[in-house]
Amino acid sequence: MTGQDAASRGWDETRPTAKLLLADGTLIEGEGLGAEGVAAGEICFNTAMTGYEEILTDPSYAGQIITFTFPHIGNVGVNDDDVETVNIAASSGVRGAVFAADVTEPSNWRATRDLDQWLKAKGIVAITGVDTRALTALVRENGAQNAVIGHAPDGEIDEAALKSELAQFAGLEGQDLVPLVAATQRYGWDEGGWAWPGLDVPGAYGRRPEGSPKRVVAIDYGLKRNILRMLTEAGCEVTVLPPTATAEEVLALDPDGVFLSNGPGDPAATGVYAVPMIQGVLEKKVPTFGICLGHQMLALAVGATTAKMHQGHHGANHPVKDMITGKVEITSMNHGFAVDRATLPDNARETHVSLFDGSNCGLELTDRPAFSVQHHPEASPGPQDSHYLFHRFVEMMGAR
Ligand SMILES: NC(=O)CC[C@H](N)C(=O)O
Repeated sequence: MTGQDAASRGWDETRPTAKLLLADGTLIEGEGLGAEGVAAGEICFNTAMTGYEEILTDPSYAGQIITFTFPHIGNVGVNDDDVETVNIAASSGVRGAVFAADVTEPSNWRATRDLDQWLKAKGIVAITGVDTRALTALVRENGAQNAVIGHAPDGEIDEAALKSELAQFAGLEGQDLVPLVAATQRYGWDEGGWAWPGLDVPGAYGRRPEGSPKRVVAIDYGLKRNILRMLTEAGCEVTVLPPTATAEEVLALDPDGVFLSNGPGDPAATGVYAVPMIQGVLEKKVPTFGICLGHQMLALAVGATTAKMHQGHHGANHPVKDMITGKVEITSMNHGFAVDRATLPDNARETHVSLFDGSNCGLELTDRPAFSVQHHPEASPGPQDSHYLFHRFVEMMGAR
């Protein structure tokens, strides 16, 4: 193999250059990639066959180590266009990555860097040569657990250091990880690309909608870039506010609608400050749409609760049934917590259900113009079946 071949770099091929240690004591050896050092996080597996760059840059993954079940990761390199963090220079907070096959030299006209260099630059510690099928079966059977990866090119990996890093990692439950990845200042997204304060970020992805756009305030809990593109393409002019924005600050912008973004960590912890804002917005009957963490925030705001799932949903082929139309959509998923449907109040009706495990995937309020979904209609990566939800939001604002 080229690129990450140990011998070509003068390393001792007989020694593992990376180790993955799980909280249950499972120790897996492999070849190191990306950043050197030790990093702990909650381990999950993602079953998508494409879109590794979007996955690794999705801020909802902050605090996690991602096992890719698709064996060939890195073959098409990385580029600036497929980044999902809004600020392409920012970190998504992903702690580590686990791959099966060696990463080859990139072979794609869009590639500007190879995955190894990029992981190094992002500070993501990774391991290859892992039996990801066995690891996935373990996580699926025993549930999500904490893990740690150590990477040292000379093979000197101190297992005591791995254990101590693992012991210090608090896990995801009870953790508000939104401040790690969310915007700290208001910014606008429009035709020229980004108005990120103090940063000249290239890339004119946004397009100013034709006619008179709907004015949307998007609350950034760890917003994905493609959500902004989808809102804009559906006819919205988007202003992004930090996660701690109050209802007064949101309403002062007199928005046609409020969007609640995806994001990392335990929704209950973020709900502490997000819920009062959302309740203030709902009180004024401003149309509201939430995705993933935003769905969980809307549920919490109407009095429902969320719970940690066994191993979560992370992939690009999850069937979800729309309970209103009876249609099935194939969706992109990335969540480790779920809304407990038994706790939904009378004014919240369940609109979507996972056909993998029956968990709640959507709700709408019967007395307010508000709805949300657990899956990712913006995809990136994944199927586009659920794009209609962006248009539903625009229609809801139009009907106001
Ligand atoms: N993609 C997301 O918004 C994830 C939401 C939440 N952090 C969860 O794991 O359930």
